[in-house]
Amino acid sequence: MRWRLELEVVPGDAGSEEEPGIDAAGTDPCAPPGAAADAVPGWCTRVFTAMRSTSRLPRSGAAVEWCGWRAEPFMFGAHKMVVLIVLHLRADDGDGGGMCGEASAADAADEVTALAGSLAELVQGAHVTARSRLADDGADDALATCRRLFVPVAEAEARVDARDLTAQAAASARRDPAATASRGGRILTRAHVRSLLDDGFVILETFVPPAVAVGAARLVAASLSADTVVQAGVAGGGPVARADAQPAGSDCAPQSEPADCAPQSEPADCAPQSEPADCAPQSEPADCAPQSEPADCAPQSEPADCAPQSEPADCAPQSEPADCAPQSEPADCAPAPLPSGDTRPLRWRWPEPRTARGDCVAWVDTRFASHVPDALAKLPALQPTSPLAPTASDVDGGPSSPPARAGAAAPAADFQTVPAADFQTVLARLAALQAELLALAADRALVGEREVQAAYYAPNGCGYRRHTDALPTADGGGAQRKVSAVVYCNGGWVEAHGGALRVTLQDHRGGGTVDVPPRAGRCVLFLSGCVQHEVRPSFAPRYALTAWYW
Ligand SMILES: O=C(O)CCC(=O)C(=O)O
Ligand SMILES: [Fe+2]
Repeated sequence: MRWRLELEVVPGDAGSEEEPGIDAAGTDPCAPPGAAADAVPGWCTRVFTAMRSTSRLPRSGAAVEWCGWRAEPFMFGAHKMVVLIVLHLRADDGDGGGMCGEASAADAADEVTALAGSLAELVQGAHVTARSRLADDGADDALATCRRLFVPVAEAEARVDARDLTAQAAASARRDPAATASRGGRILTRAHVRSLLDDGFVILETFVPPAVAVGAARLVAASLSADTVVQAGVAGGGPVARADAQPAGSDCAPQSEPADCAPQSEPADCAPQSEPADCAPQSEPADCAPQSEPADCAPQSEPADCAPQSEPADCAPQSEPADCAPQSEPADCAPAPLPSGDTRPLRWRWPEPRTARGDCVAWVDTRFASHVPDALAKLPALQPTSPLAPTASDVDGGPSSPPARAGAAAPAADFQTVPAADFQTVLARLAALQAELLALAADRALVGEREVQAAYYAPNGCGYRRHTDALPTADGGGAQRKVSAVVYCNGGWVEAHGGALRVTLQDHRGGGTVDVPPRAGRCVLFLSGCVQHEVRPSFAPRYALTAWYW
């Protein structure tokens, strides 16, 4: 039997003070160029490397797959790491199978925790934050596993028809003020539910009116700009003189489209890019999931489920066939790194190695986001008009906004108030969607948590490599993402802007891909553990609000 663990590891003195990844020139080879030293902490690599030299736990006998790790914000600009692990326990381990090996899984989890704790200088503390048994029968069929999060399709459809869904959704909405505030009526139809459960994903065409989505993006853009203003030392209420401020939004500023990031140079289906071997941080359990091959690439040998035997990088990208050769990402094919520090209203950050994803993100709801109400309250006082900000003419049908260019002069000091209402409407709809999903969920499969992130891609040809948002699981399993909902906030989007969400279809649908342009108001809803997706290189400012539910 297999158990999935998430182990949260907090840096010790040596981990936080000395950056092992930093060379004499002061650059961390794992960090984006110019990134603050703590953006992608070198100590994570050291900890992960040290831990993965243990492939079998001595007491429990469990074999350990070290799938990867991601950095998450911790405090004062520092990061903790979350290590993803799959434990293989013999079926007859522990309590005779009666408790599905719960006791031995707990023992093995303790052993893993102790292993992290033994790296005394680097690690201050570690604990397991999520533990779930991976379905034995669903090992090769992630969709079948994830589908069990919900009642069977026929029953789900019946619930959509019946007052049942409304009543249950209303009941859970009552416990969630954000959902109660949602306007715009029911979200999920029978057809939506069927396609979510049959295909793993569904497109909700008008999740919010396009003008609302664009309004939400204006607030996000303003936040990016405000971050810059605050960084420049002019935080505080009231209009802000911008004479000495950096160009608006420059931290995540649109950059010139580097020639080799032009759409033509991007091989259609060979997006995975080379990753320095020692920069193995993997943002998502995704990299551990079996992947169906991109259509244009010859089959690669992919370790099924990151088998422990795969060495050395467990889940490192496999070598590519010649005509799908990995490309090293051009140095300037990424937004400029964000400054570190805790003073920025929405705490934009660069969360991942630039080879995996090129967006700037900020938590905006629920987890990690207790600062958000305060940040939103500050924002109206910090609104420079910004080249990043979508304008009214971006709303559906309006002329498309040209991608911003490098070196575009910052607009003259000109502050305006961007109301938070549209942004709050999108959050409320995401809360209402959660209430409907809860009404369709199988017993105890969803615990009613969510987190919401704002993401911004500069118009520089960056995207997000193919991944899934979680490992497939069908049960409660702690704080693990189960359903993803991405709401796009980009008015006037045209094909030349790129930036489509490329969804890999399930095997029974042929395993091809579907490209979904990120048009304002559209939402893509999918099962986090089984739908592979990527963001194609984007050549216009691209905004989205993404909710994860579990
Ligand atoms: O923005 C998108 O289209 C998808 C983003 C995504 O895949 C993620 O944040 O995990
Ligand atoms: Fe994703």
